[in-house]
Amino acid sequence: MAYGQTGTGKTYTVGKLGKDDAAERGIMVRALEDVLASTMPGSDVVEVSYLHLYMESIQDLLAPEKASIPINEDARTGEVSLPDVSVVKVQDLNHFSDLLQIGETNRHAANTKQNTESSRSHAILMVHVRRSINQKAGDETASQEKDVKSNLAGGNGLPRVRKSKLLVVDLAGSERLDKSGSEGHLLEEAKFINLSLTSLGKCINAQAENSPHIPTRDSKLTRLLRDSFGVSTAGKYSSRVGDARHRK
Ligand SMILES: Nc1ncnc2c1ncn2[C@@H]1O[C@H](COP(=O)(O)OP(=O)(O)OP(=O)(O)O)[C@@H](O)[C@H]1O
Repeated sequence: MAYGQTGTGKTYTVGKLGKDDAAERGIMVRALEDVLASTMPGSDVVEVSYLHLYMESIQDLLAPEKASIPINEDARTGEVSLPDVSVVKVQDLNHFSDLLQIGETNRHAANTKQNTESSRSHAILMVHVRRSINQKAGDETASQEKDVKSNLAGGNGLPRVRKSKLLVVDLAGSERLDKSGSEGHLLEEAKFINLSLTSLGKCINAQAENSPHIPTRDSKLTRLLRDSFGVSTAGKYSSRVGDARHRK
């Protein structure tokens, strides 16, 4: 997550394409470069969604006609999903750069419509990686990860798939309302941004203190990041991001 005051270089650091010079690439492109380098075309699928959250409303940056998108939470697993958001299978890094460019253009257009050059929305890139595990690889994995062994498919012939999710978030700029002198619509925008940043701060603090309750329900931003905080349906920790998860 890139967090900081307006104009401090968050979007530059996270979203720069660096098409002509690899040294200029931002974190999103570099992350995808790493993901693609460690995936295998036959057994792995890499998909991305790119959206932004403006005044507690989610809009698809790859299909901007899709707005006010609802968030779904799986009652059993607590997994967060956005069924209405476009999910695009990434072919290679150039394809991803093109998608990112489309998203940035749409985000910029939305900002311009709001009469501002600065990002008043939180942009969220979701990267989903699915890997089919053959029996042999599965056996090796199972012996390495005994704690999740009971979750593995057992001899029913169904393919096993390991799913991973990476979120890269370019947060809207934080600002001191008393110092910025915002009024009217700009003030309303700033209040929504500060509300979501405050609730994000509360979740991070709760996690840092190993609190049994992470208050992810206070804003859409934290609801979207709910499974990244390792919160299960009971509101308590389950597997953290980065843990291997196995599904039938
Ligand atoms: N490392 C850098 N080198 C050169 N220019 C930079 C660098 N970081 C930021 N800039 C420039 O500074 C300006 C502000 O950067 P950017 O839009 O990334 O800030 P931001 O923190 O995302 O702002 P906001 O929260 O208002 O969206 C842009 O014109 C950007 O090109």
